[in-house]
Amino acid sequence: MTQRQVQTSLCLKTFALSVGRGDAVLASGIALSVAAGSGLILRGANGSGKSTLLLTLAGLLEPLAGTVSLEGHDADDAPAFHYCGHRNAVRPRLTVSETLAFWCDLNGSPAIPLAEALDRVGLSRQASLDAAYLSAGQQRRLALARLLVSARPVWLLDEPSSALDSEGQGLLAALISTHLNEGGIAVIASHDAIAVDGLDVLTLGAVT
Ligand SMILES: Nc1ncnc2c1ncn2[C@@H]1O[C@H](COP(=O)(O)OP(=O)(O)OP(=O)(O)O)[C@@H](O)[C@H]1O
Repeated sequence: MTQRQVQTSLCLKTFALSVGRGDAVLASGIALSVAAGSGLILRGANGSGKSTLLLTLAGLLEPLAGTVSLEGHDADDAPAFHYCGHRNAVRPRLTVSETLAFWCDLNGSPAIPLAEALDRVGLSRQASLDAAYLSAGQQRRLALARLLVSARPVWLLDEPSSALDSEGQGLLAALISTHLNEGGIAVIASHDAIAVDGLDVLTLGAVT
């Protein structure tokens, strides 16, 4: 799938999902249905389980109960999920371009040229700079560029606006809007406002 091909049958669903760490349940009875072209924002206090839910949706943590499925996607097809965590996964000794090339090689499904991805996140001028010298917000932009160079329909984003300035937050909103308009799905954990129309909201309860 390229980013410009819409898979209208795609739907991320959970059934009676419980998530947690070890035996500790953080959220239970989660019934999600996020269709192609739709986004969901996860809200909740620190420690309420937003990251844990994202990791479970990504298949990186096992559900404590219930199921996660991506209807309309054949498991034999290319991977469907992009997980973008708290950390930027930036190697200091690689240049910005080399970093993106690495992720493109690893994740496959080239979508747009590296230079175009850097342009879209406002890092064209830093292409040859070692990633170590990027500011915190620039490192976040580089992490977001990974979403663009390899096309995957489901974006799972953990605090994607962290360290972004107001222009960067607008740019992030534009990236998400474009992804949804092209038939993608996004689930976003954030304490910030994400200026994308029509996002559903799921608020997780605080741990007591
Ligand atoms: N590896 C782990 N082992 C045990 N407990 C963990 C582990 N990782 C996280 N937790 C705990 O799980 C709970 C939920 O953490 P999680 O990161 O999902 O919350 P969050 O809602 O994303 O929080 P924040 O808003 O601070 O990012 C926290 O109490 C945390 O301490």
